[in-house]
Amino acid sequence: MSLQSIKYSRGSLEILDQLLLPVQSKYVAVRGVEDGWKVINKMQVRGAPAIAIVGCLSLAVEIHPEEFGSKKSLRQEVEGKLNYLVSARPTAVNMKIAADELLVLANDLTKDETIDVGEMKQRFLSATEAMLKKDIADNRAIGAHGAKAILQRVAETSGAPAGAGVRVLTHCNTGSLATAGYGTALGVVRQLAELGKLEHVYCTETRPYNQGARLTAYELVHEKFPATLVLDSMVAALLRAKNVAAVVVGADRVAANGDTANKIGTYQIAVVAKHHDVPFYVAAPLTSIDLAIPGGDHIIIEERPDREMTHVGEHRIAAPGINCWNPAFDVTPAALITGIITERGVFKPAELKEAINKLLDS
Ligand SMILES: CSC[C@@H](O)[C@@H](O)C(=O)COP(=O)(O)O
Repeated sequence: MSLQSIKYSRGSLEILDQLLLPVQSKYVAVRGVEDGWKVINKMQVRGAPAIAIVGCLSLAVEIHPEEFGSKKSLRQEVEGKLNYLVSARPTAVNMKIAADELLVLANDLTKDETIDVGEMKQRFLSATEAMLKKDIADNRAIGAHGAKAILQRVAETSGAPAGAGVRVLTHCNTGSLATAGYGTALGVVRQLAELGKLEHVYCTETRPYNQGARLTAYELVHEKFPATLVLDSMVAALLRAKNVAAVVVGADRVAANGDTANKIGTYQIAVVAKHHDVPFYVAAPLTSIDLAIPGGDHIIIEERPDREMTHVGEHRIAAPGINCWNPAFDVTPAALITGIITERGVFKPAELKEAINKLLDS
């Protein structure tokens, strides 16, 4: 069974505290929007899809016991609290897209004269809860599309015998812990394993917060996949030495031209992959794609506290007094990306905008 980062039943939400992993596996209760904002901001829960799901479910647990005098007051509360949740972390777009969709729903339900405030609340709760199932289904589809694309590319470009397994590299954590389950880039790895085609997966440590060493490694060991941890500074040497067939990473926000914000270090892996002619894939649900911005320059990059760089846990590793620059994400230019793997197929960055608009129209 894969790890469960989010436990929800109507009126109750718990998250696996990712600050304590892998040493301690402990769930913490999220009793409403204030708790939701805090666990996202402190990174007790992280990963773009999980941020959006926990944010929205924190609103669901908050409004569940409340009585609303009118549909208008429910709508007002929903709008204010969604805006607040969006402010918890700025780079991942999933929470903003979820908030916009829920607000459209709240507006439609307010106008619908056939339903009362009780029915409006029920429908709103159901829509929020549907995110959990949809995310897992989307991730499974991403896994299937991504594994197929990687295997096809290997068959076309290498002399490897048909049916041979592949070695892949991933960065940060994009697995069950970062989503409702299965994972995005790690879902592709999972699918390769399910097909019997995963020869080996390498995961980076992912400094400074160590999502790779703490969380991805934890998931890979849990799944008993053939896996090896490398430091971020080893990627060039790894690609030179270990016959890696593809890099697959997640995304926090993909701009309309395919430029992709993801965990700091992703950009330099893409540069190194280009140099070694290793295909570089971004795996992301449509809820991570922001067609409203033309390119990566428009993405706000979150800067995190110096302490994440200067300390490991309580232990200081950097010289006291040194200045730090700690951007949590970087933007990989579209030109370095071979394909963007979504639940609806794999797209070249240049095709992305048109393909998604077509999907949305149909
Ligand atoms: C499916 S998770 C995709 C991204 O959110 C992931 O690659 C990432 O960069 C996570 O950053 P984090 O700072 O841990 O939230």
